[in-house]
Amino acid sequence: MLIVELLNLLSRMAHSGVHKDRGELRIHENLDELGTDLAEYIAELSEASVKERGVFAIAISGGSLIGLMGKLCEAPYNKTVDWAKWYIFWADERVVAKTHADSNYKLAKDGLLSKVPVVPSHVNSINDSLTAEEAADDYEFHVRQLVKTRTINVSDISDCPKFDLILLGMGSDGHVASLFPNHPVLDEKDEWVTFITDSPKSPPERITFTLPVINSASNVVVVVTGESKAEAVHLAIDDVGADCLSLPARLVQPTKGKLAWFLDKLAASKLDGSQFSE
Ligand SMILES: O=C(O)[C@H](O)[C@@H](O)[C@H](O)[C@H](O)COP(=O)(O)O
Repeated sequence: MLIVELLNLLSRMAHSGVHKDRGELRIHENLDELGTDLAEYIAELSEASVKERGVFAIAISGGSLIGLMGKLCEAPYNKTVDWAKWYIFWADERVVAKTHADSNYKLAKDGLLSKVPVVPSHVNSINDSLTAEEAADDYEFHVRQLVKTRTINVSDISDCPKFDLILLGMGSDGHVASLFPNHPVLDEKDEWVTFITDSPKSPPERITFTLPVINSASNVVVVVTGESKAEAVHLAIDDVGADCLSLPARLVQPTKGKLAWFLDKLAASKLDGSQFSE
């Protein structure tokens, strides 16, 4: 690595550290730097997974996350990532047609997947001709088939899928995927994929990975930007007492895998810095 690149990297990472029990914090000056670091992080996980398992099983969400992954479509990653080995899944999806502006599949396809040489048959989107309940069952069945063949790895301690990477955004209410605060699906222990019809964020019908699946992943990355989410970031990461223990983002706690938070400095502005070390 050139000295200049190394210095740039060090200055970008200057505010990062490891929280005593909430994973790695990577705090960035601005969205451009966050995007650069995120692309590099994903590319490295992809390379390690392809080397170890021959494939990279990645689940993504919707929202601003997809735009922040944009640098993966640019040099060097568009040419260096082994796109043919990627198997893409959705941690959550809105129950709308794939052509609808609200579709997480459409968002990812337009913003990312159509710009890199992924294999169309490796793009595991949700069946948009079914009801929410049917779509959740259908997606879980599909994931089960791919766990059987180990395209998706399996947890060492349960029968849960062990995705190589699950990428999540977070709402200002602390929701992740389509797991919203105080919703009964937060208690789901058996299903891998479930559905809701009362999402507080539009559209109301969604399907989502459950917490056992998210927490069985090898790597979980939560990407959060903007001042409006600073309070939720504080509640999700800092030691704030029992009240916040049920905040969905706080319930993201991989059992054996690695958790990393990619934040911009606005989202990180209410964090209690004393709880992590550089
Ligand atoms: O389908 C969805 O709505 C998402 O998967 C959802 O979990 C999203 O990631 C967060 O709401 C953050 O979205 P923003 O980054 O756009 O705020």
